[in-house]
Amino acid sequence: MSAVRPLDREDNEIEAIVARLGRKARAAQGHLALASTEEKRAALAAMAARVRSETERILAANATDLAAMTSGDAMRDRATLDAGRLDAMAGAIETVAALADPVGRILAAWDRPNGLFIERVATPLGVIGVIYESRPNVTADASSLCLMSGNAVILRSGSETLGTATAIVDALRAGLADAGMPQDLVQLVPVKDRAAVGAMLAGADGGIDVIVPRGGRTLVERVEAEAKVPVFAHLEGLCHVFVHAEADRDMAVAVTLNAKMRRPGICGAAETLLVDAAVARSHLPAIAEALAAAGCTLRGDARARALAPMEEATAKDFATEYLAPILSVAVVDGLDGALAHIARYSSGHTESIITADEAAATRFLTEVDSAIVMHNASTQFADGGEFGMGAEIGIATGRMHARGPVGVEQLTTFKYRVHGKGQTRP
Ligand SMILES: NC(=O)C1=CN([C@@H]2O[C@H](COP(=O)(O)OP(=O)(O)OC[C@H]3O[C@@H](n4cnc5c(N)ncnc54)[C@H](OP(=O)(O)O)[C@@H]3O)[C@@H](O)[C@H]2O)C=CC1
Ligand SMILES: N[C@@H](CCC(=O)OP(=O)(O)O)C(=O)O
Repeated sequence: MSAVRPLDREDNEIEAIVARLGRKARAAQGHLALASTEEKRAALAAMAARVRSETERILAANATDLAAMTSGDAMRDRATLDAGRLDAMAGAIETVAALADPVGRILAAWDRPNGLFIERVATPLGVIGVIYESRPNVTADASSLCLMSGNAVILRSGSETLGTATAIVDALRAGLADAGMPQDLVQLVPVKDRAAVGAMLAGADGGIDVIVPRGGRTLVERVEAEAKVPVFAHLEGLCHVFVHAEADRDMAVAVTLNAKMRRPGICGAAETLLVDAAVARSHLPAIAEALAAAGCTLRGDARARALAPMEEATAKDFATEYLAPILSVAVVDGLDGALAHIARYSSGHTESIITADEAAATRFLTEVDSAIVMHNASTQFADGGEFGMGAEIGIATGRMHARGPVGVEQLTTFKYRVHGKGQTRP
């Protein structure tokens, strides 16, 4: 039996809505592909200005969304806007405007013996569909990154903040109009029905070139079953911190605390702590105490529970992305034990080793097959802004085309320009 339910009349209406967005995006993107860097920067400046001037309206829409929201604290926090967060959102658009234009970069160039000159040149991807969680800043971040990289965007916001996303998109489109750019470079799916996600995954009747899904398990399953266009998967972050036998104890405490508790609800938050049996007795009690004092619930295996107070962890815990102040803890036998645990449970997002042993770090960085591998650093650095990339659409957890933080460069593809003087092939 198919996991995909058959289309009914309403689905067909939603498919038609999404197809219409695709057609309008395609037309607008043709215009943007020819725009100069200065025109794109002017458009982004106007979009940021409109976000600032529409603060009251956007915050009112956000208050309405929040009043109707039933989710827990972490989800509420990331859905919440205030004047400071909105100003930061506008600032992020300005940061993107100041980035080097990724379109037209010469990625490689060479001469052939027959006199042909060949260049590989960065070009936009086209129309990008972004399906994302109820996190309002993604609306502006994705729009500005897509614009700077010459792409049109179709946004499908998390349903709990559709009102906020609508107000932000209205401001962004007003900014585009102020700058004389087509408003349809930024469009929002106007309905909450998840049938729209299905229509986007199917390519919006040829109107979408690439899909960026940001989300967790249920979205993953749907993407895997239904995507018909290329996908830059930005999926769950089941991130690990491994405290190796040569880890400095204070560093292990500070990094683990930050990796879990700085913002427990983001995809780069650590969900599992692995402690080498060689230092578990000396390091784990201190780490556990610091986490507990910060309000974190620990769930450990038998060896961890023998060393510090914590609840019992089941196998399910080690496969769970809590997105909350809860951390799974296991004591493992050396680097090999950590590598085996990570290979089994990781979602391929971000993992970190704490150690003073360079050889162990090198092995970890080489053998862990995740988008981001770290040495002596908090997993919460998994972020395009923190990487110096200006902003990010998110952290790509798949392997194709883009991996890790996705910024303007990752939102381009390339073509070859071949310059001849009348050569013919023998
Ligand atoms: N790698 C990365 O960069 C990022 C990853 N994430 C991950 O996102 C997750 C947390 O966000 P959360 O809000 O729970 O994510 P969800 O997966 O629940 O929601 C994300 C988006 O997907 C939609 N969606 C979810 N399931 C389906 C489905 N079956 N069919 C159609 N649409 C669907 C949601 O719509 P609706 O509103 O209707 O539920 C929403 O728009 C975590 O796993 C986190 O790690 C988050 C941000 C960045
Ligand atoms: N990379 C971003 C977080 C992205 C993310 O996880 O978003 P979300 O899961 O919606 O809170 C950051 O570090 O702020």
